[in-house]
Amino acid sequence: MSYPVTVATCALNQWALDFDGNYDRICQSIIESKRRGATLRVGSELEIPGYGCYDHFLENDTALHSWQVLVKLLSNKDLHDILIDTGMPVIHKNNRYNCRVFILNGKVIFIRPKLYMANDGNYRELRWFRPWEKRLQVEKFILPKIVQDITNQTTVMFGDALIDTADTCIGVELCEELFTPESPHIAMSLDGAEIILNSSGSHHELRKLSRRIELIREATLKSGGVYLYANQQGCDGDRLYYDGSAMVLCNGDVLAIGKQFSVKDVDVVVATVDLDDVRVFRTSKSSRGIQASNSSSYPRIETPFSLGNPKLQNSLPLICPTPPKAQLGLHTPEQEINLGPACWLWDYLRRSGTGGFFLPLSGGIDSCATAMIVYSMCNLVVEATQSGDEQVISDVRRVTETPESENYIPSDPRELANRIFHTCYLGTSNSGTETRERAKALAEAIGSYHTDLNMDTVVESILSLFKLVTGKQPKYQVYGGSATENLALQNIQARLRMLLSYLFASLLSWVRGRSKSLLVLGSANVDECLRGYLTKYDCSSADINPIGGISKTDLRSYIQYSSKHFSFLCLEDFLNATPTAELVPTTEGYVQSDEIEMGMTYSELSAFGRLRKVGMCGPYYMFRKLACKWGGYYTPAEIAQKVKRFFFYYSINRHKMTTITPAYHAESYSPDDNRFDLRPFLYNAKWTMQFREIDEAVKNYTLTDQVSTLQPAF
Ligand SMILES: Nc1ncnc2c1ncn2[C@@H]1O[C@H](COP(=O)(O)OP(=O)(O)OC[C@H]2O[C@@H]([n+]3cccc(C(=O)O)c3)[C@H](O)[C@@H]2O)[C@@H](O)[C@H]1O
Ligand SMILES: Nc1ncnc2c1ncn2[C@@H]1O[C@H](COP(=O)(O)OP(=O)(O)OP(=O)(O)O)[C@@H](O)[C@H]1O
Ligand SMILES: NC(=O)CC[C@H](N)C(=O)O
Repeated sequence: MSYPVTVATCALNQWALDFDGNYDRICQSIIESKRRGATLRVGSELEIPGYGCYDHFLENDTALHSWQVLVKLLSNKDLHDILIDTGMPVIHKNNRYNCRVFILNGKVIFIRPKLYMANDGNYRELRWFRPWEKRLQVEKFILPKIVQDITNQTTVMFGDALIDTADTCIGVELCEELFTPESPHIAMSLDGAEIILNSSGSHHELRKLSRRIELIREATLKSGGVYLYANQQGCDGDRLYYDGSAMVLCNGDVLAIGKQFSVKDVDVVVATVDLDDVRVFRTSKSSRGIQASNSSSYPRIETPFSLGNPKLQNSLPLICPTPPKAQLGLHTPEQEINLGPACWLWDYLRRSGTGGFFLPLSGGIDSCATAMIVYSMCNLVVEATQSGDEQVISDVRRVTETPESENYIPSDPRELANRIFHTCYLGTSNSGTETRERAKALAEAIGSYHTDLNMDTVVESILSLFKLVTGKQPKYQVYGGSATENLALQNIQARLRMLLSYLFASLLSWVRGRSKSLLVLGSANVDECLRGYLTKYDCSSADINPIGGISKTDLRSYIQYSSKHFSFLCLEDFLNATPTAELVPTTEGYVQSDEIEMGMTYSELSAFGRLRKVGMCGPYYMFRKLACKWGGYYTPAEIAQKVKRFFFYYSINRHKMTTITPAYHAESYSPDDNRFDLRPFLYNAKWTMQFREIDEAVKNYTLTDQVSTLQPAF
């Protein structure tokens, strides 16, 4: 029989290398945990320096400053009487490890290095850390002098062990370790660990949270036990958004879960658990018992501290009869698009020291989605200021350059948008009135500071200069010009938009009597980047892009969702319009259209994108997969042609990904060349051997060369 235990886990908005800010947020979370009765508090992975320090982990400075922060945590008496699990890099025997450091009442009690590193996609932990390979072994670690001086300890145990308190047993499973086939929670649970702590640095991807929950549910359904999941939250200086969702589970049930998206800096999730539930769950399973009696024994770190609270013994039924199952509140992908990039933008804005955003607003879906995300950000910020969040209030005043003395607290998202969000329609003679009107209507709906201009004179003066120097005048194709002339004429307009955007972004605040410049927002989506259907260094070259990791299909669904969610009727017009660049004159016989020009639909592009990156397919395997998937609709020869066309355009345009604007990472098939999808950018676009193999394969498909009218599955 044990006393009820109140545990706390948290999501902290850490910022890489912001040691002072990170310390403050850690302290706040511990004090909040104590206030709510917790005796155990777990924080996110590498929370002291911040998860996203990347190559700064190679600097000794990062380890040194982490120890200095730990010394401050150890010396702070307000943080006593609670077992604290915090995270930092630790160098042991000249190897750097990604560690959990346990502290209690001013002493270090144990250091647990990570066993299995995250090293795929955005993760490169093996570049900075070594995995601890000595399973179920510990060694003595000599504490740095600054720690020895305040704790009067010389050494502490370091390695793969469990912590025995006076009333229970605790084990650590560090982020990626949960995702491995041989997750440590299995051996630890069999050896009696009743509470498993998982500290994560896990970023958002559309549709990903449910995977985490499923894994933890399954872990605790099979092994029983209490599972505390902590995660970082927010943008810590990169394209990633860490999506919080700290949670507590017991025997397969979610007892409590924090917000996935929030502009709050510190989110503490607390639950009171009955360890007897774990004991009953485990002892009632005979097969588990047989495995447990044969399991290997972990070294134990002993502490006389008790987690249980005798005062709760009699009130437990009142506190958690069986603890109430939290509403999971899982978001749809459309809600994730609405909230994730919005929180990321807010962190980026307040941390960059700039005064707002500038967006070239075309009247098309993509820049409309970017605008709606900024509007969603304004809604989140207003919600937080109205609930009295001091941090958000002070950030808003700084960003808007409003003196403290004015006591500005935004109460209307449109009013806030008008202060910080600037949209601009940059028209030419090729622009249609519909796009111009749509841009204006949207700006009105969201309250942005909107400018509408015509830049024909600038385009013409550039062309006059060209004519003066070369004596030649390029013509559009519809007027008899060549494809080369046609492209050059389009690209002048596209690039001038970028130039004007940066000019307005640096001076619009000044025009309005303020001084800070604005961040230029981009709106190139993941599919057009993949196909290279954009002009290098045009408006795709912005400072940051909230939708660069999102597919056109998801963006359309997002606009559909927003039109209902925000009750903006004007968004319907965006959905009904044909996507067009409006870079060439419209004539009776010709209207520029994205999908026709690209030679493929946006849905096809998403399918190619997923198979290329997630399915790890080169041209030949992509053809084979699609021949199965689309076989009933297209002939093998048509599929072959589509695959070859995709790879041709992908490879001739790959160079554009080397300079693409940093975008919010949202999609597992992102082609971002800078961090996520490392590839050559000078290809032989003929793919001779690969395409030959596809052609050979097409011949073998002749017997099944039947098509139906079924829609292909994307
Ligand atoms: N392998 C390589 N490595 C490095 N650079 C390479 C390169 N191959 C070409 N280049 C260079 O890349 C440049 C050509 O690329 P770029 O200037 O982008 O021009 P480009 O890709 O030729 O044309 C832009 C395309 O985007 C389309 N588009 C559609 C809708 C909207 C917009 C818009 O902007 O609003 C644009 C437009 O219709 C056209 O098909 C040249 O300077 C060329 O020298
Ligand atoms: N007339 C315009 N006024 C302002 N910005 C424009 C205009 N045309 C294009 N842009 C900017 O250039 C970007 C790329 O233009 P493009 O025509 O390729 O649009 P897109 O990527 O399909 O996006 P959208 O759906 O917003 O038109 C747009 O997202 C927008 O930011
Ligand atoms: N930091 C980590 O270990 C994270 C890896 C893990 N696969 C995740 O995305 O959550």
